[in-house]
Amino acid sequence: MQSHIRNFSIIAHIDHGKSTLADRFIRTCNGLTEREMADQVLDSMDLERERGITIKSQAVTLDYTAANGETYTLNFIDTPGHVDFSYEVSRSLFACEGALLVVDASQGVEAQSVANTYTAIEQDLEVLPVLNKIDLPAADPDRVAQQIEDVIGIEATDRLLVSAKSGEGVDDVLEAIIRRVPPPAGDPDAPLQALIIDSWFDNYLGVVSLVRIRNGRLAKGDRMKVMSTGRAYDVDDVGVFTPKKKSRPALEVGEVGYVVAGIKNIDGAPVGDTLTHAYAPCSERVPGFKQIQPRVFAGLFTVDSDDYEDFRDALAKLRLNDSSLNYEPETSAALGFGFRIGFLGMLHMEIVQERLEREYGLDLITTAPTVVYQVLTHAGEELSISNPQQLPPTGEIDEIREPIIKASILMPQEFVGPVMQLCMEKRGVQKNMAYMGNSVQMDFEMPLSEVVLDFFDRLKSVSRGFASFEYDFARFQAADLVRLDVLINGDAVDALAHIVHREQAYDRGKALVEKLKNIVPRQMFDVAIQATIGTRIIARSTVKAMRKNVTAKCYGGDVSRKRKLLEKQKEGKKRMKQLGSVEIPQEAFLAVLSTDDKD
Ligand SMILES: Nc1nc2c(ncn2[C@@H]2O[C@H](COP(=O)(O)OP(=O)(O)OP(=O)(O)O)[C@@H](O)[C@H]2O)c(=O)[nH]1
Repeated sequence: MQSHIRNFSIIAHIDHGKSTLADRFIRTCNGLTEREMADQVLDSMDLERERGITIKSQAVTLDYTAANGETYTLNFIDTPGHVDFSYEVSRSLFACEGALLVVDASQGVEAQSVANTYTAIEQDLEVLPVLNKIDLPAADPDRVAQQIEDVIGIEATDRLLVSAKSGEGVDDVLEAIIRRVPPPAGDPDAPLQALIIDSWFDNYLGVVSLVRIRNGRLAKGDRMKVMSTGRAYDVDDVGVFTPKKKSRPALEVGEVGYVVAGIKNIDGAPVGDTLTHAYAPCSERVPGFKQIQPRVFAGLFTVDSDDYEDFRDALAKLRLNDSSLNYEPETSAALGFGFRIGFLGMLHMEIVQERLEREYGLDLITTAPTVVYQVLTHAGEELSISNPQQLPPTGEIDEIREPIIKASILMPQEFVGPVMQLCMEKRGVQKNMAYMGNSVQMDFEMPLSEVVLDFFDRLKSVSRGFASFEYDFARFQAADLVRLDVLINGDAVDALAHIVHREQAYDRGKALVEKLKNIVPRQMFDVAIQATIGTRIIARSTVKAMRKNVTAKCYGGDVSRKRKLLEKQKEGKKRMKQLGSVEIPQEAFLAVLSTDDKD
């Protein structure tokens, strides 16, 4: 019954206890027996479990018998907390009427929660502040509630206090959801209008889509139509996750559940699209949420060129489950055949690389990530460059524009100085600063390329982990940018080229050459490493030739150490790439990332 449905999401910063609270809800509503309750059912992928982060949003449908004796259907949609995946948060919120803002009562509000709460408020959701981990001695719910009011600006007087770990206060949260989150609107008799919240590929079923029914109903056996493509499919199955998959005859208005319709390709059911009936369609799509653009690109190559075909197959399979993944073939003189892959951010890149290696057994070399540049040529052409190799000769370039982000950093007062200094160093322009209690929010505009470098790590280190960071793409803006090339024994290594600001080129070039000098192993001959801009050499250093048989001397008597060393070498070999006569380890290709590390 529509009046007894509550759709809600949980907004929380990483580690503030969202998954633990979700598990509690499932336990309380008896969605699963204790034994079936694997440690953390919601984080289903192995990789997620290991990293302790939630990558994909998932929905769970629970029956809850409230204190008033009536039974309600609770649909809650889990969301990831990391900035790379904030688009998944906004699309999860799209399907809800309410959101729990879960804040660790011993930590306080973080930038990501602020941003996501604003998204929820913009979408007219009822936001319920929940203070978690009240069992911890360091918990200070009053201070954190005050902070929620100061920093986010929402009323926190009727905050909920819980310990997801012990279960204390969890019932109160469920009751508050029933009382304060409105039931879904929508007309059960109108033509079907359903929003696709997520789609993924299942080896047996094909594409499975998670949908929210806005109007009408969707039943097994219906003929449905995907509105953007106009293609029609027979609905094989609909149902909900409890969190076990449970088939139902139909999904009714206001409900959230899955649809299987024999769609073989993930592009056949794009996230954000609208489903309707083929014979009695609705007139318009559910107004969509923002389409996401990959912002970070890197070249990935197999260590062994024989693995190229496997690599291509693996990427195709991975994309079935990750429609945000973009790739196209790339050829590098240094690394051979590979792919240029577009990612949502650095974390996304790491996860994709790790899945390719772990699930598909590939050995990969990744080049330093780069952002997309707009290049205006004298001929009046506007090019989109996601690979430094594609940059036209300097003489042809009128203007290079780089992506600028709006960044918002939240931190305790004492870190304002070092954080500001870091942002300046990263070519940031301060836009705003607001004091809220003991917290300070600073808004900066900054080139995305600087964030791609090592901004997260540096921010963490200068603020001892207390600063949190959130960003949004703002615009492209012209800047004085040049390509920095690296030559090894006179040969340009295309995979090491990158685009930098002219003012930083000299320092970066010098630091990079020094770093490479320590990474490139000694050979039987001198290896010259040079950094150049155009034809001008800006830095150089030399890896001296090896004297004969150094290892034999060092490890003469100790057999076990020698064996270890050999094993290590074998391990290292896997990640080496032969460049002309010089072997270069994987590390070298990422050296570009951290050349300005001064901490
Ligand atoms: N003491 C205490 N620890 C808690 C409580 N709730 C969660 N934790 C712990 O906090 C850590 C993070 O909890 P998760 O539920 O995984 O956090 P999350 O917000 O889901 O994290 P992501 O999935 O990465 O976004 C875990 O080690 C939990 O055991 C609580 O109420 N009290």
